[in-house]
Amino acid sequence: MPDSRTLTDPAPYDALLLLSFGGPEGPEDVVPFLENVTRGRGIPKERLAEVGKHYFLFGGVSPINEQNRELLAALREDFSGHGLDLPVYWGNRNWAPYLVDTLREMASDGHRRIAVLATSAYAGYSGCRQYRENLADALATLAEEGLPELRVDKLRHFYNHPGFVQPMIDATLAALAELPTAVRDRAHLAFTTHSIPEAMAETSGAPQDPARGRPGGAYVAQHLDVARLIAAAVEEATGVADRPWELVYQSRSGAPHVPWLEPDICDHLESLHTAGVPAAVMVPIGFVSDHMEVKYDLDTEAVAKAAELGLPVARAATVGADARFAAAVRELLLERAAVERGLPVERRALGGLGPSHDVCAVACCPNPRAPRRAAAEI
Ligand SMILES: CC1=C(CCC(=O)O)c2cc3nc(cc4[nH]c(cc5[nH]c(cc1n2)c(C)c5CCC(=O)O)c(CCC(=O)O)c4C)C(CCC(=O)O)=C3C
Ligand SMILES: [Fe+2]
Repeated sequence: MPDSRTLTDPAPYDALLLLSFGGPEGPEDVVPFLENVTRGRGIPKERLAEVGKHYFLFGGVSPINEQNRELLAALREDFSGHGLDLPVYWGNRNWAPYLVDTLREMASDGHRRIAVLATSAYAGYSGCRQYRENLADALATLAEEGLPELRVDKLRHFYNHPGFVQPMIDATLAALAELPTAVRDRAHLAFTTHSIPEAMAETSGAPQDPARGRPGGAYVAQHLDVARLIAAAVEEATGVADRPWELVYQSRSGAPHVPWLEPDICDHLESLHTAGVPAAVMVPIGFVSDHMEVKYDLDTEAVAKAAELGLPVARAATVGADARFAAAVRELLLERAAVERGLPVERRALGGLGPSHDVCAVACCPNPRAPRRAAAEI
């Protein structure tokens, strides 16, 4: 069976769309950005004011857009270096360049069949269906404007792709090396991801996916699989056997009476300290780049908590624009192109859950509020 690393034909696709979250680029953008993010979501006003402060602390600029520009550049470099002549566009859910504007530009540039990479690695409403709802809305707008019809295919979740996992292994080892030698071998690994409502976690993934039937659904099962992979690779590289690790959460929002995934990273650091653990490495496996959730919630808040406790911590870098990740995106695109052409192809995935499905089912990662139209599903 051909390995997707050796493929070069992008047909039937004529373009790739990098689809991301977006973030403010100056103080005057912060409030309108937060309004875009939270429209119709019942986030308490106090939480919004609090999150606004995080952005103002950084001059009202989220690092996420610059990181996506770097990823775009890495993708273009990887594609041209591998003889793949395919234009790459970028559009966001919550800030300029807005998805609908990018799709309009793609349509007027003559593109009709578009592969989409969403910068969300795992299953779940926020990382999967919500992007497909945004795609459906944008396509409906273009149809109203009388533009030619586009077909969009979302590439499979990449959380267990070697090109995503390997850079995180290296980053974890690099972070461990930052800790004082006296405590390094006894440091715990704290894998972090975005907390989501428990109900959203339970229904994450496809109904036929065995991971969905587990406690916490596919969202938690997929993160645990990645955490296990990294912990095993770190054990092998450092020779430290059975180093403890935990999966913990960050960036909770929503009303306090609604249960979200726990424990929070700050509470976790406190428990580690109380239990006599001498150091920890925070590994943000839930995020693709060092955006605001990482810069504020980990590098500012959790680091301050650790300092208060006197607990040495280090934070592993996210994958960002790593060349191995750019190569993984190319592989995922060419793999899917082969599938669409009816060709057998190897689908690379590490860990125990196997490669994610290509096309989401109608019941995949349901909207917790009300069903809405979504693109790229059966
Ligand atoms: C699973 C997940 C990811 C990871 C996967 C992925 O990467 O996509 C993620 C990423 C991100 N979340 C981000 C920002 C925000 N998320 C919010 C709110 C929420 N996130 C949620 C989930 C997730 N979010 C949920 C369930 C909510 C509650 C409201 C709702 O149901 O939608 C809010 C509202 C205020 C607040 O309460 O925090 C903000 C400002 C940014 C941009 C950061 C920057 O600017 O650099 C990024 C990349
Ligand atoms: Fe979020």
